[in-house]
Amino acid sequence: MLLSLDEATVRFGGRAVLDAVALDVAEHEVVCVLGPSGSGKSTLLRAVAGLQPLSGGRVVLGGRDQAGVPAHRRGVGLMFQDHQLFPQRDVGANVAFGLRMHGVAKGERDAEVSRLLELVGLPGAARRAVASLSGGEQQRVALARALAPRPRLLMLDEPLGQLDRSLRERLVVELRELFGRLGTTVLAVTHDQSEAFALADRVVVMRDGRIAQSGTPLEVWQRPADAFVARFLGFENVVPATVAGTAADSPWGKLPVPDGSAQGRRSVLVRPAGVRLVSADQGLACTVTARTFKGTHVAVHLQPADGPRVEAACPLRDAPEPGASVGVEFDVAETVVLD
Ligand SMILES: Nc1ncnc2c1ncn2[C@@H]1O[C@H](COP(=O)(O)OP(=O)(O)OP(=O)(O)O)[C@@H](O)[C@H]1O
Repeated sequence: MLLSLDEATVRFGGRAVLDAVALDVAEHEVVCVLGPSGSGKSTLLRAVAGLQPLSGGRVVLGGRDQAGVPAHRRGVGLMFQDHQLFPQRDVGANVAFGLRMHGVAKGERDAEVSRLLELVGLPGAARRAVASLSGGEQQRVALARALAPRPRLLMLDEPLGQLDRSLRERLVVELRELFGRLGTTVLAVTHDQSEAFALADRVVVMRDGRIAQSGTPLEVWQRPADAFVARFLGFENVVPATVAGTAADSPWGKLPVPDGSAQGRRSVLVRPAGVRLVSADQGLACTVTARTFKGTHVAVHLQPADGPRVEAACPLRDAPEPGASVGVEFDVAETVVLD
């Protein structure tokens, strides 16, 4: 393991903001830590970087306990949300900053800066003023600067936070390619799920200073560990239910659940794609309360006579109008009993 956190704990005024966290990051792995505001993501990064002392536990980097090792000797690169470029220096001087700190000679530095700028898609930009760059370009310069000293671990804190959506979606694909090509080991934190899912080999979901779930994007998406993770991922259709065999008693009536599901009192998730609209005299009677256009489909919000709302994903052409009465059936293939 390149990085291991072992019972890593940070307390502020008695409150554990990082609560006995265990986390391993393998060489060349890209791990994204995801969680709501205040869940401890930045504190986790700061603890690994050596900017935040631990109240307990250990940070082990490359097999060595980092207790007492100052930030600048840990060999980690950090890139923060507000990318803090030096505004009075040009692009090249910004990228060269870490190299100068490491005493790299000028000729070698210039060559390295050119190579890095090429790598992040800004060839020949070394003499440009930082202020003349767009937000996305500044982000790339910040990335080049973080990569320059060749950190064994690159840590990103909301790396694309300030950028608009379409630029973020493009940059995230570029970053993933770049990290794959360079074999960079990355620990990133974000509160944006789509960013985490697009970037990561592994996603770690945090809640209140603890890890709620860790897995590949597919695993986490298909099997959220619990109702918190499911809701955090944006799934609305989560209800308490009592599971017996392959059926669950829920506020929406009897739901079919997969064979082998955990039994007893649980939370059940039905993905919107598994909510089928049928004629009003079949299934669970609902009224359409709203429709939201989602690009590839329409999210249809449904209110049963009794119980919480249901969200269905409908093809664009046959989404019913608000006010319509419909029946709802639940597809077992999109239903998950949460542990
Ligand atoms: N130096 C500090 N002193 C006291 N409390 C702190 C300190 N730093 C962080 N906290 C608290 O620790 C909790 C976790 O903060 P942290 O910044 O790690 O969360 P986060 O998940 O990164 O949140 P965000 O997504 O909003 O950046 C918060 O409740 C925060 O107020």
